[in-house]
Amino acid sequence: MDLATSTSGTPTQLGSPPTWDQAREAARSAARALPATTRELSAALGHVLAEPLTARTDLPAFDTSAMDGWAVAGPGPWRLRDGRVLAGAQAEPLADGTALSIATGAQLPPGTTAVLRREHGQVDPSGTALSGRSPAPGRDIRPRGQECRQGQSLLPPGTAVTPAVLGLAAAAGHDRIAVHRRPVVELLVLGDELLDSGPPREGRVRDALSPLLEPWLRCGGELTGSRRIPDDFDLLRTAIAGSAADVVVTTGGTAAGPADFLHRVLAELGARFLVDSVAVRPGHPMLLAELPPARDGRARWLSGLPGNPLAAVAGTATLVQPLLERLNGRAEAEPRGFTAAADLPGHPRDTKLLPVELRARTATALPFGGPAMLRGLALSDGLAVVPPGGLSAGSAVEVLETPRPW
Ligand SMILES: Nc1nc2c(c(=O)[nH]1)N[C@H]1C(S)=C(S)[C@@H](COP(=O)(O)OP(=O)(O)OC[C@H]3O[C@@H](n4cnc5c(N)ncnc54)[C@H](O)[C@@H]3O)O[C@H]1N2
Ligand code: MOO
Repeated sequence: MDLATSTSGTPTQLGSPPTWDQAREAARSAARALPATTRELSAALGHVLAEPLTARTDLPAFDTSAMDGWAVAGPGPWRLRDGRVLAGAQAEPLADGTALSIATGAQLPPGTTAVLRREHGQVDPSGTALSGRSPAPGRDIRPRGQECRQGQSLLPPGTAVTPAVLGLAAAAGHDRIAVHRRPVVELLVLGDELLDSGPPREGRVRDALSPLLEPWLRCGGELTGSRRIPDDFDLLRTAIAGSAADVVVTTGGTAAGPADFLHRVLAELGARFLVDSVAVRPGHPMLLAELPPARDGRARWLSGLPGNPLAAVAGTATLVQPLLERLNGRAEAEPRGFTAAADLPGHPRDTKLLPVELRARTATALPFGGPAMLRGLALSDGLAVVPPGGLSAGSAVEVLETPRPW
């Protein structure tokens, strides 16, 4: 969907801006997944599967003891064979009426009918006979293929590679897995008024967005750079034109103030506006544009986030996150549904993104959720998507959970 106010050049404000849903959809459909590549498991965390994860083996790969005790063949009492079988070892077949000491995870000797747990058996003083209540056949055995069969698909493409996925891939016999290339992201923070340390002074404020957005962007891409750009048309144009990133994210400079150059720079570079202002509070000046391709032909995008900190977060959740998820090849997640614990205040015409606390599937608005504030966000579990007019207590509400690094 092209919500552009013009296909290139200076955007002209035509009619009302897109709704929040339209803007998110435009960001989702702006790109396709980046190409697949194979990576060592140790380098695959945070990527997304480009192919199904297929079992290279039955799991368990062999009949296994689920307990420490004895592998037994047939009903007891049993003749106790010398020795034992530990995890990682193999033993000779077990004759009917005999037992062999076995450890959890050890491969069962052929002929085993059940495992007798250590606490359920007694060895006679001679050490040659074992007694105890006969376990039902199959008891405390993890049979070969219980979890999966070789060749079976365990996870679909589009699955995010979490620590659990890495563990499963290793258990299923993989050394490398096929994942999508992650988008390269660069953050450009605009504003001559920003300080890098200490409290605000002399009309200047601390840069709150580099510390906030850098780790967030790292969750969705390879953040190669984060730079402060002075409020200067040429410097901004050079920084954007020269960026090798797939996605350039800027903060500040989206409005029409005396030092807000972003629209003019994008127009001059021949960018195509996909979204230019959204009917959402905070963050309505947020934008998404397709930049001219890189020298090697790669497509490139730029998302302009408003400078007010919560507005920048709203823009990240609305435009940047969906775009990065698409480039990463991630399957679209089901919306996270909650119930409003109390009334959630809305804007008369626009969607409102409201920091909320989540408890027992309910969402409660937090104070200090103004566009220039971060106090509510820092206490929150996510941003509630409140439609125009607000929601009354008990209504269903979608909540965007902000990503957390591992
Ligand atoms: N005449 C109008 N003025 C403004 C409008 C409007 O519609 N008409 N919209 C307002 C809204 S809403 C927003 S949001 C801001 C967007 O402004 P910009 O994206 O151009 O951002 P700046 O002007 O550069 O900064 C706004 C504000 O945020 C502070 N800021 C910027 N960067 C940071 C940072 N890294 N860390 C902390 N704070 C930051 C900056 O100091 C300003 O206070 O425009 C409104 N104006
Ligand atoms: O869109 Mo602005 O963030 O409300 O101040």
